[in-house]
Parts: sequence; C-alpha cells; structure tokens
Amino acid sequence: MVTVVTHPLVQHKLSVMRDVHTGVKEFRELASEVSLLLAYEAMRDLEVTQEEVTTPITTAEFPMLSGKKLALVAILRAGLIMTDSIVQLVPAAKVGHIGLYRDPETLGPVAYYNKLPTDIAERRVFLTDPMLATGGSASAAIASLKAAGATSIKLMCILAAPEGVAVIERDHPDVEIVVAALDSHLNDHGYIVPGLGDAGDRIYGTK
Ligand SMILES: O=P(O)(O)OC[C@H]1O[C@H](OP(=O)(O)OP(=O)(O)O)[C@H](O)[C@@H]1O
Ligand SMILES: O=c1cc[nH]c(=O)[nH]1
Ligand SMILES: [Mg+2]
Repeated sequence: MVTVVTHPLVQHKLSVMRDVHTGVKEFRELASEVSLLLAYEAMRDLEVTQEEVTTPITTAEFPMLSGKKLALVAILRAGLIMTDSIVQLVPAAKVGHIGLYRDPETLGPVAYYNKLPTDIAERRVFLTDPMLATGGSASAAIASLKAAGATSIKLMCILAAPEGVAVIERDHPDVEIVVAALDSHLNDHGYIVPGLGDAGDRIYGTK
C-alpha cells in the first residue's frame, strides 16, 4: 500500500527541493521539514489509550500513546536527515542505522554497516530513505530488519519511482510506503525523473 502525502505544504517544500538552484542549507532544512510532515501521516495509526490526567481544573481521561514502542531506522547516508528530524516528534524512539550505498555500475545495494536496537522485534519500525529508485536499497534494508526480527515496518520516502514501489510490493507486500510524491520513471543511470538529483550529495554537499 502506498500513501502519497498530497498536502500543499509538503508539495511546495518538495518542489523547492527539486529546484537545481536550491543550495545545501535550504535543501537540508526542507528535507527535515518534509520528514516531519511525512511522519505526521505515517504515524496516524499509532495506538492510543485513555489515561487519567489532572488538569488545573479537573481530572478526566485523555488519549496517550500506547502499544508497541517505536524504532526509527535510517538507510545511510541520506536517510539520516529524516530520522534526525523525526526523533524530535517521538523522542522515546530508538534509532537504528543501516549503511548501504548503490553500486554505480550494477545499481545494486552494497552493505557496509548495520546497527539496530536489540529489541527491534518488539518495536514498530519506521524505515527512512529520501529516495526509492530501483528499490534495491530499501528492499535489502527491509530484509535485514526482518532478519533481526522486525514484524511491523513502514517505509518513509520523500520521492519514489514506480519501479521501486513495484519491487517493495513484490519483495515485501506487508510493508506500507509513505511518500511525498511518486515520480514518472528512472533514467538510464537509475535516477528518478523528474526527481531531485542525488539526495545524499544534495544534503551533504558532496558534489
Ligand atoms: O532504490 P535504489 O535504486 O537502491 O536507490 C536509492 C538509494 O540511492 C541513494 O543512496 P546512495 O547509494 O546514493 O547512498 P548515499 O545515501 O550514501 O548517498 C538513496 O539515498 C537510496 O538509498
Ligand atoms: O534519483 C535518485 C536515485 C537514487 N538515489 C538518489 O539519491 N537519487
Ligand atoms: Mg547518494
């Protein structure tokens, strides 16, 4: 299942991110803001229970977060900006990191780091990566989350290509995807069209 967050604030910020003239500082700020807005949508179904709260006026029952604890997991490098931002909303969440880069020749993911919360099996996992292109990186990351015992996983991306969505639906039909936009296609180098370029390079200024 794919949810596209069509809110005008998200769409406006994403359009500015796409602009080749947007510099590193503004790109980073926008990526953080879009991540918060995506999290608002992705976490819409978090469980709440009614708990007693004493206000200055009276005591009554109000909703409080309950249910499974959360884990935010970033696919390095680019996913880091998303977890860094979203953890502000859910400060009790644990944060994991999966290091993957895409081989420029084969476009396949190459793993170089994996550090996950030891109790990931008991947590609801929100996996972050701004870009879902061929889907190879996200699919491999989800496989390693499942190998570690995770059973509840949502994938949060800023941009996705239909090719990447199809790969996740094929490999991991149980994983919901939340994106700010679903673009047209991939070019011959595996870049999303129209896209926003290389997310990692634009966040970290490495090009
Ligand atoms: O869906 P895919 O075809 O696998 O492509 C998407 C991946 O490519 C980018 O990472 P990159 O390899 O550039 O690494 P970086 O974040 O370290 O720059 C992006 O952040 C995703 O992880
Ligand atoms: O368009 C793309 C595809 C993969 N990775 C990116 O950063 N951008
Ligand atoms: Mg990159």
